[in-house]
Amino acid sequence: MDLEAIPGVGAKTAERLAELDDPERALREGDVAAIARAPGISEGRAARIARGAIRRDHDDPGGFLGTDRASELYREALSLLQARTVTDYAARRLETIYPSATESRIEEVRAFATAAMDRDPDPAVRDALAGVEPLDAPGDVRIRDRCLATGDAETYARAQEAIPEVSVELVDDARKLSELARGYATVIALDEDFTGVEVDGDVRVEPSALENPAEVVPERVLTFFARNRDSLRAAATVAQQADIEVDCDLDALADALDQLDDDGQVRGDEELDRLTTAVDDLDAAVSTAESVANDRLREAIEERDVTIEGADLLTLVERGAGVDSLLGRELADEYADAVAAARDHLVDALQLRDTERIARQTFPDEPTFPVERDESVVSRLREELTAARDRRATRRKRELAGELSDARPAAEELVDAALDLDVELAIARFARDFDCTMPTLSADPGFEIEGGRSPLLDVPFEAVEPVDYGVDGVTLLSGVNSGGKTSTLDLVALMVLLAHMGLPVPAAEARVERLAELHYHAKTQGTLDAGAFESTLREFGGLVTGVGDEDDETAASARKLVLVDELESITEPGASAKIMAGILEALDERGATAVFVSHLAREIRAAADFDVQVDGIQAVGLEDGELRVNRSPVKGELARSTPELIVEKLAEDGDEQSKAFYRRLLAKFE
Ligand SMILES: Nc1ncnc2c1ncn2[C@@H]1O[C@H](COP(=O)(O)OP(=O)(O)OP(=O)(O)O)[C@@H](O)[C@H]1O
Repeated sequence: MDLEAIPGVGAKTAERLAELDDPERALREGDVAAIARAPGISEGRAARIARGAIRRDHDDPGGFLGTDRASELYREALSLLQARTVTDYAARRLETIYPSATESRIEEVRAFATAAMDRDPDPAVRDALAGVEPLDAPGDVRIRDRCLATGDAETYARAQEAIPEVSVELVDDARKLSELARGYATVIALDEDFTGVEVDGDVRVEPSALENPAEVVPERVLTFFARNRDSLRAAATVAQQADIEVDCDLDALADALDQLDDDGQVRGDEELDRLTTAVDDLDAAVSTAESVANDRLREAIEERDVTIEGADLLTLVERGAGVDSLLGRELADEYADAVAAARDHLVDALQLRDTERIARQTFPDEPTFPVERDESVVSRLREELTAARDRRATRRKRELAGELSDARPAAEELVDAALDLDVELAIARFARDFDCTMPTLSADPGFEIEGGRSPLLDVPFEAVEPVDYGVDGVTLLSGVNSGGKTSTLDLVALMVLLAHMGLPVPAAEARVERLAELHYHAKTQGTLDAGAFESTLREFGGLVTGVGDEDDETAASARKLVLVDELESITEPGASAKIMAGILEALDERGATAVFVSHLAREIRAAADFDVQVDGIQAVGLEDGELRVNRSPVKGELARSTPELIVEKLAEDGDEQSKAFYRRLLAKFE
């Protein structure tokens, strides 16, 4: 795969991505977490790269988000979804879902989201997901008791590549091989030529070793499973709870994981435990055995009256014999009993089997007092036990690694399935929390929303009133102060963004025109200075000339939705009404769909040379000094302003004289 072909990936980034284990997979699957593991690639950048790879696959020119406000709303929509994930992975993965103009991309996500909406966001699955993390392939395993040996430069390079955990040594003769055998517990010679070479030590000739790395370094697969044990167990629980189909024998996996401890050592093997404990407890057991013998002997001596003939005593003294000879002569049986007890203790305490014969030699047959261990026997015993322990550990490691290495792809799939489920469940929760439906995307111009409820409002979602609104063509949206004009634009933009992301929308029903770009201009804070005003006008100039190209071939790609909030605030009211009228005329000529929120609808309509559609968010009355508003814009109705409503209310109350005054005022509004 040519990484530089991905939009936004240059030579340097391509080099960094190439350092990943499997960059193609990560990019193909939009695995943002894996991409972010490349050196110097942040998560934000990884998400952009993943989106770039998707765009390339779908021939998507990008650029749907035409303005800052459009981008801001996209991020807000994404945050609503991300807040419903459990794993970081799923949150990052969601960032690969972006608004696109390309049908194949939208359809891809729609299919995924439609299936996701059928998922049951079960709290038990959610809890289990908390423990699932992407699998970590440990790259830091170093094995120092084994080495590979070859006389061939090419095999040397292949060996370094295939089994980086052990060192690879170049050897050209038996002498070199035997030197290696002195430094390493095991040497694996890779060349057939070494067959039959007589060398001391554990030297094996295994020309096919590179094809079976798990046999050379069972630690590789064991460390992988040990490090990822928690995540694998959690993923297995997710699969069971959510009843998802995985090609993995979950019971066998659980059994195998139970046999591993945190650092990849085999546990739960009785024989290995016995040998390990014997090595660890050897010194202590020998000391106790010594005490057993001495205590017995001391007791026996204390209890005995030793009678010795004077002549015998003389002979012994003349021969220079010590008290030991006396012991041998007088207390031979007691000594034998004491030593037998010590030997039994040692054998029993350490549960010795194969090494019992050696262990029994730890205490000498010749009587001495106090009884003392033979250090050279203890050392031999230690060596034998250590070697037996290591042999057992290696054998069990190989066996377990053999079982597990076949299970690795299934285990990886299991975790992937759990993590992907988290993405699906986030979409399912989003759809449930905000009463969503799948929108219709069509070539018909404009949009039509029924019962749309924005989750981005500053009121709890339950309190959001549903909005019906449809626009086809160029429209002015008027309305009372704080009636919900900006909120309506936000709602339309959100529907358009979610629909083009391939996701469900918070509405009872929605149809959206398939667009190439969304241009949403937020309200400007205050009048602009001359420079800023000029650049804003230029921006609109560029926008207007780029909309709805009449050329058939480019018409679809030029479809833009233009949403503008109170552009009048950029300059003085008279001028801005004229400017807005001009922009609307140009957009109308190009067959664009646009919604302009404005308090100057009347003035703009008067200045425009075509019949501008004006919709209104109406107040339905005043209640305790508060406006009651119909949040759904009424088509073709210029909304009455708040002052007009108040004057109207005053014109109906009070005495005749004041009523007459307010009626006069009211007439001015018509
Ligand atoms: N559909 C709705 N359901 C419930 N509350 C809403 C809805 N739409 C708007 N509101 C409430 O009305 C407030 C004002 O809305 P918004 O800012 O959109 O009005 P506006 O007409 O743009 O105001 P302005 O005249 O100041 O520009 C919102 O902050 C929100 O609390």
